[in-house]
Amino acid sequence: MSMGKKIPATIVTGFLGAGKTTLIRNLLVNAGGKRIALIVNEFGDMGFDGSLVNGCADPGCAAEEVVELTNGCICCTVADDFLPTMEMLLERDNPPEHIVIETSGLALPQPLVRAFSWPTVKTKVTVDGVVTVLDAAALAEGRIALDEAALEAQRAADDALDHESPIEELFHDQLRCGDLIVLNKADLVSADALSAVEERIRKDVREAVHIVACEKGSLPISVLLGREASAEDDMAHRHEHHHHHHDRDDDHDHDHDHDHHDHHHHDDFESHVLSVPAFASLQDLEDKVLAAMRQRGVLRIKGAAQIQGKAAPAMVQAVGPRVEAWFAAGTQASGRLVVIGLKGLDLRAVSETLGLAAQAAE
Ligand SMILES: Nc1nc2c(ncn2[C@@H]2O[C@H](COP(=O)(O)OP(=O)(O)OP(=O)(O)O)[C@@H](O)[C@H]2O)c(=O)[nH]1
Repeated sequence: MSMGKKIPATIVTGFLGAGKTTLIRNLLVNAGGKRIALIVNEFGDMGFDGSLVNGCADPGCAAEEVVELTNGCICCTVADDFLPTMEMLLERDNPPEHIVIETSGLALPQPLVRAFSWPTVKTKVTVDGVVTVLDAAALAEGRIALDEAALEAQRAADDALDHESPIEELFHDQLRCGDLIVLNKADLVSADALSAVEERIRKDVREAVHIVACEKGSLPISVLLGREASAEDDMAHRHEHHHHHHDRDDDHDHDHDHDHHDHHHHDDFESHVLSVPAFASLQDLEDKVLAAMRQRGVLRIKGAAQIQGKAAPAMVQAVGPRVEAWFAAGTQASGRLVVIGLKGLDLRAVSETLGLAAQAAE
């Protein structure tokens, strides 16, 4: 690294299942020899995304190093997990040319951006840009409701939904912090629906922030990296929608986040790792996972499962009404599914739907 030149860091944020991991894999494969370090932060007990990227079979994959933060949400573990990881990367003889950080789909990006003001990091790294990945198909279906009336109707109709549902707040905060907004899954929506989604979110993004549409996170590296936003110096424009759990004057106070370990939005979510028995077929797995997704409070299911009579485990990914399952030859069998959802989700129903005897919460 030449003296004085800070290493750019790109933060990839976005709601559960929006396509962050897919976008990052694409970026790493197309990195053109650039040395990129990847830091992943997974909500839940299972570092699934880390293993997905680690297991990237593509010879073009440029991930120099994948570091997984396992102690939970970045904003709660800035001091004991995130900062030491950054320092470790920076102290290497051959530091990375770019750092990519994937936040958990339930984390606010703002506290992470603020952590870049930490003295040992600030002089060496700058936030090149926050890339906010959105699920265009989910938005087109109004799944993350921006329409107040529809939202109220939905809440009124569903006792399980807390009046203070954190999802929309989280979503607005992720939009507000973005230097580039990616409308992913464009293949699943019509051009008209895509324009309508863009129109709806435009008012929530900062001025001059680009909104781009793509499929499978496939964007040129020149669009994703090198935005030179210096986001850490621009917190005033990235205010959290609901910052009420914090003091108001903490924008320049980097101690703040590492002192606060509670009252973040992700407290309103929970995740469980379930050990599942072998499924009869890929279809059986898909059907059961889809049924589990329909249970109260469930937002995302992913993992690997055994299929009777097959050596290769099946990977499964579920977001909203879409479930994908496929055989992953050469991977270790695991038979574990991560279920993520709103606090108070019906784990018993989920377990039963997946063919398990009701399992204790982890
Ligand atoms: N049809 C379609 N599916 C996509 C696209 N991008 C991603 N997916 C699928 O959406 C699912 C979620 O993608 P991920 O990249 O794991 O999403 P993520 O944002 O990392 O999700 P979390 O792990 O919940 O944080 C996977 O099944 C992907 O294959 C896309 O552009 N089109």
